[in-house]
Amino acid sequence: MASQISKTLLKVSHVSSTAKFDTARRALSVGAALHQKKKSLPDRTGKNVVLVDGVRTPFLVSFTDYAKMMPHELARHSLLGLLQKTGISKDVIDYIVYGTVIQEVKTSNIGREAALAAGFSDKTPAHTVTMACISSNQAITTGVGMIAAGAYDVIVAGGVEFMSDVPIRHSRKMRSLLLRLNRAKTPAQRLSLIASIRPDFFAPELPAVAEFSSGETMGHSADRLAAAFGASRQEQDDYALRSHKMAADAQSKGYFTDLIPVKVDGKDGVVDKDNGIRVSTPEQLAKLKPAFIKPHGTVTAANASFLTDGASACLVMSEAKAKELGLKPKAYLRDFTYVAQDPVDQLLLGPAYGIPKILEKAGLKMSDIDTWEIHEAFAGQILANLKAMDSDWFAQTYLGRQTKVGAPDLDKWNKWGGSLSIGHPFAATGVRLAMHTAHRLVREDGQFGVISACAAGGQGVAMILERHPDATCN
Ligand SMILES: CC(=O)SCCNC(=O)CCNC(=O)[C@H](O)C(C)(C)COP(=O)(O)OP(=O)(O)OC[C@H]1O[C@@H](n2cnc3c(N)ncnc32)[C@H](O)[C@@H]1OP(=O)(O)O
Repeated sequence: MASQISKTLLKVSHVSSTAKFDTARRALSVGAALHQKKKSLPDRTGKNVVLVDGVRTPFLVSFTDYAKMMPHELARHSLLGLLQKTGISKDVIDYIVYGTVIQEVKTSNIGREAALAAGFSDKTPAHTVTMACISSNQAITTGVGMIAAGAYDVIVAGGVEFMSDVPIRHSRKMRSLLLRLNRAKTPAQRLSLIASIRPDFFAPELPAVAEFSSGETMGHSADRLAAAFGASRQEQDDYALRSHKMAADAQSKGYFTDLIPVKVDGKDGVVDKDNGIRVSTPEQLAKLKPAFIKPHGTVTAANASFLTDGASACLVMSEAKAKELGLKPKAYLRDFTYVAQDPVDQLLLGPAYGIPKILEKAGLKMSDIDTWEIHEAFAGQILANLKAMDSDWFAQTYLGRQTKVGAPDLDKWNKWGGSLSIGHPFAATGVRLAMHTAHRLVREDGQFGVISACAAGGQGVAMILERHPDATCN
């Protein structure tokens, strides 16, 4: 299937010839076998920052088993799961950084609330970051920065998203009236305000998965992006099916060792599996109606990531500290970069900007990369990014490069599925990408892994992880 997809994508990405691709692929597999001979990347921080380990709750389709929880409870599970998996004491943790996108108003600093709920000392500081779908990447790199600055040694970075319950507000008119009512000094003033209420005051404001500056939903933007890069409906469906097949395969082989079981109050047993992985047929996929641009769009419920609940957490520290604590790290966090571009026409092109930039910064070639873990917001968005990376025109027009960086080898790309199939609890995805990278590097005997993701606001991240000599895939 992977090679079928490779061929499809080859066709759409205008790579000059299949023969050229096959040669490149042969060269890549030789490269992977020789990974230990590749030069290690230099440490940029003076601290050799390592990813010790990480966990995530199973990612569940929203409105399923987690529906009655609160987001900080899910985050609490990820913190407790991390402590249990690593055997580290709470007292050793200097600082907690957590990502979240759609905030529960009562727990806006969700990192702190989750830590208190998990029984951390009230002396352990915690803050919350938000950078849309790359919020837990931001949590990780914030931790790297704190360690590099010498401020702290041991950081927990994570993220949580809970789409089963999002803040729904009164209309602006109603909010204004309620606030003025609160300040009214006399019964007459109150009565006059109440008399001003009109039926339209009761229309609620629902949060949308949409871009504030353009008002466009992510799905609508993905549909336009797919059209702009000529990614057909069939290619998008093929890619989505690949994602589900790869995830189902990895799940059945027990590769998702970052999963921690969650006991949900009032339910028998524990939740221990992602529940959005669904291998269907091309015929079933072809029948689905467009979800955003109707009736001619190509993005459907099956080739889009679905609304998901989930949390993740990982342990980041200096290599020396890990050694002191007797821990066996999984990977070095070698390098990272953030990119930002036009949030209207290039909203979801983060990887096409981030990947060339991080490779150049690290002095690595596409062929040096053994695993790719790239966030799948939409199949059409992935196809557009692959095409952009394989286009001289895109490189010259937008990247200031003479030539394209080229398309990554799809045999090394999201081999355990991705956000389309595993799910995408926005702020929790970054840690999943990091742990899949670390574990795949061991299973696939690789050295370097690249993570990249797009995010609302037209931003993106790219990171390079290098397998640690002590790494295991458990
Ligand atoms: C940077 C970023 O990451 S941006 C990305 C941010 N994320 C988003 O924007 C989320 C995008 N996704 C969504 O908003 C929603 O998942 C939507 C709108 C696409 C779909 O929502 P819903 O319509 O509620 O999906 P639902 O699960 O009901 O599926 C619709 C239909 O497709 C079918 N379907 C969904 N997935 C599959 C699949 N893999 N195979 C076959 N059929 C499927 C369902 O069975 C259902 O069929 P039915 O109507 O006969 O029951």
